[in-house]
Amino acid sequence: EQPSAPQPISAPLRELPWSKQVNFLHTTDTHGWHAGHLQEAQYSGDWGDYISFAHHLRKRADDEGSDLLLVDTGDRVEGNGLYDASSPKGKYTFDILKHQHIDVITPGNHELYIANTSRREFDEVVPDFKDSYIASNLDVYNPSSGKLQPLAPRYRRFTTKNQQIRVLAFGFLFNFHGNANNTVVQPVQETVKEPWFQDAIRTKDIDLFLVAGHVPVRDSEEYDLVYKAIRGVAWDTPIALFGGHTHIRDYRKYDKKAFGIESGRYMETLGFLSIDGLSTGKRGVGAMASPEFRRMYIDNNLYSLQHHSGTNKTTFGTDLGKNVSQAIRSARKQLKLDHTFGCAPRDYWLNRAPYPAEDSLLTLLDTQVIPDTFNHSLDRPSIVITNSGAMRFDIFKGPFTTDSTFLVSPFTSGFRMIKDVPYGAATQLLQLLNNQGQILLEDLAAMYGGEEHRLKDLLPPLAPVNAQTLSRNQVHIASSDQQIPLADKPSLPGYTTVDDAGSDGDDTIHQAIQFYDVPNCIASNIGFSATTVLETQGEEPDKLDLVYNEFIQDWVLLALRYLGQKYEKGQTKSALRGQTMTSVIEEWVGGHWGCDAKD
Ligand SMILES: O=c1ccn([C@@H]2O[C@H](COP(=O)(O)O)[C@@H](O)[C@H]2O)c(=O)[nH]1
Repeated sequence: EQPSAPQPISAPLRELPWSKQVNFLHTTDTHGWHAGHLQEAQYSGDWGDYISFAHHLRKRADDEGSDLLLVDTGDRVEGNGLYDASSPKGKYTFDILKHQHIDVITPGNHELYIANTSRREFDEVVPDFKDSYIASNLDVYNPSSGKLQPLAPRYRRFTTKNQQIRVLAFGFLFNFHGNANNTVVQPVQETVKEPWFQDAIRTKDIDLFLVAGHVPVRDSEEYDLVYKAIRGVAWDTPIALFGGHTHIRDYRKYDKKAFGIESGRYMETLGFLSIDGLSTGKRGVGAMASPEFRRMYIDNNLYSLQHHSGTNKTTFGTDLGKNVSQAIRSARKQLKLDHTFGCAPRDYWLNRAPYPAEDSLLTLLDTQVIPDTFNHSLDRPSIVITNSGAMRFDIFKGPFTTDSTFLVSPFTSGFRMIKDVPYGAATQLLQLLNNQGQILLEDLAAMYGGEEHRLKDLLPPLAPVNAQTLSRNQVHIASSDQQIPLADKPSLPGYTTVDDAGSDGDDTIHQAIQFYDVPNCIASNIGFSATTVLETQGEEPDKLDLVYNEFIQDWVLLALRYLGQKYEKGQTKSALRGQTMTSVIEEWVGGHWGCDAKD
């Protein structure tokens, strides 16, 4: 772990459901958090620790004659200073990542938003993982030839080292439409019809289909299609699915021989899946009628990692693991990620507080940060709208650093403005963007040119998807708590997941945290007060200027059109001198939050 990381607190742990046959470690949606969480002891393990942990489990597997495979399902970038603060972005991250031996690795949507990001994926990450990167439905324009080609092989067939399990692996991305124009995502419904896919699923002598992808394991049309396509020709072969994107811990039973795991976000969770009872390439080893699948969500901290690997403080860190932790430390130093802009007087939560509330990060934004920032730069009554999805993480009481600016909001898009929007339309816009009116955004998109697929990637599923699914788990948590004897009532707050296998998946027995839904968008009125206008019955400005985060421009233009105001992109202009949300927050903190000596 990093020297500044807090020491993990001991807590009651469940035992790892290790298999004598094949075991998996799964990471997803790490979003650059390879230094671990430096303000949360529970998730303070770094990528170097993960390397040491995998080493010990691999050794156990070798000693016992079982197997360990590692899977990563994308969104490794955007969301942490270690990735976002360097120029070019990822300058240190890729050299750190490559030291972990990963058996199956796939891209996520964040690898594709910006052309330079996917180009670096092609130039660096794919070669770094040349034996394990899979891109079943993603093509890239080769920067040298200009030709469209698969980002990586469409699938892989391999046999595990010790058990000789014959695996056929795929690597999918959900039907993402927000990618830059140097990549092409093929819709999964087309991919499953491709001759190469149809041939692959008919491969003889496969013991396990491994479907990895940046795709949620639940409520996902894409994984349902892949599952059905495989089951259509291999009715009995076990399938292990590894998913991501919704940032939750989840485990789904597709049928008695097909299970899918999703392993959270931000290096908080190391997902663990084990299978017993598969057929193998070894003579005479047939499949069990019902192979046994088991799962666990490991909290990424040294207390958990040492426990599950049967090591201790002295024996845990391997030379490679320690070197990688040191490389992370040195990269953070070079990037000056600990530079402090100010000190937060309290915690501000993105989803752990309701909105609006005193301790809500979104309330801080729409009542203080945005008004203070835009009051200086806008000289006429205006509404400033931003998507809550642009905010990625909480602010903790204490030093707010360069790193914090990227944890909270890493994106490079700026703000745009439309001048002189009629008051009525401008003031109804927020409601429409938050799906609170008589018509839903999706209906609007369908009405106006059927662009809903492309637009879907911009607004809902935004924060509400994560929040809803988190609170979906939360609802069940109460019942999981009831199963814990009163005397053992957990005191450490954290995830308390309920999934298709029950409520015993988290390795650490946590006290439940409450998560809340938040709106898609928030808004601040600048230079006028809607309440005063209402109360005085009149005196409303005829027109307002509308400022919004560029990322949601398509939605804003669409909603305005429904409200009777047709604007083209060419009629919008840059606002706030091209500043991003990252720099807005950084400046605001610098100007408003001092640090007492005691901080
Ligand atoms: O430039 C950007 C890129 C993304 N967003 C927000 O992020 C989500 C997607 O993030 P996931 O981790 O894949 O869920 C997207 O819907 C936007 O809300 C952004 O604001 N700006």
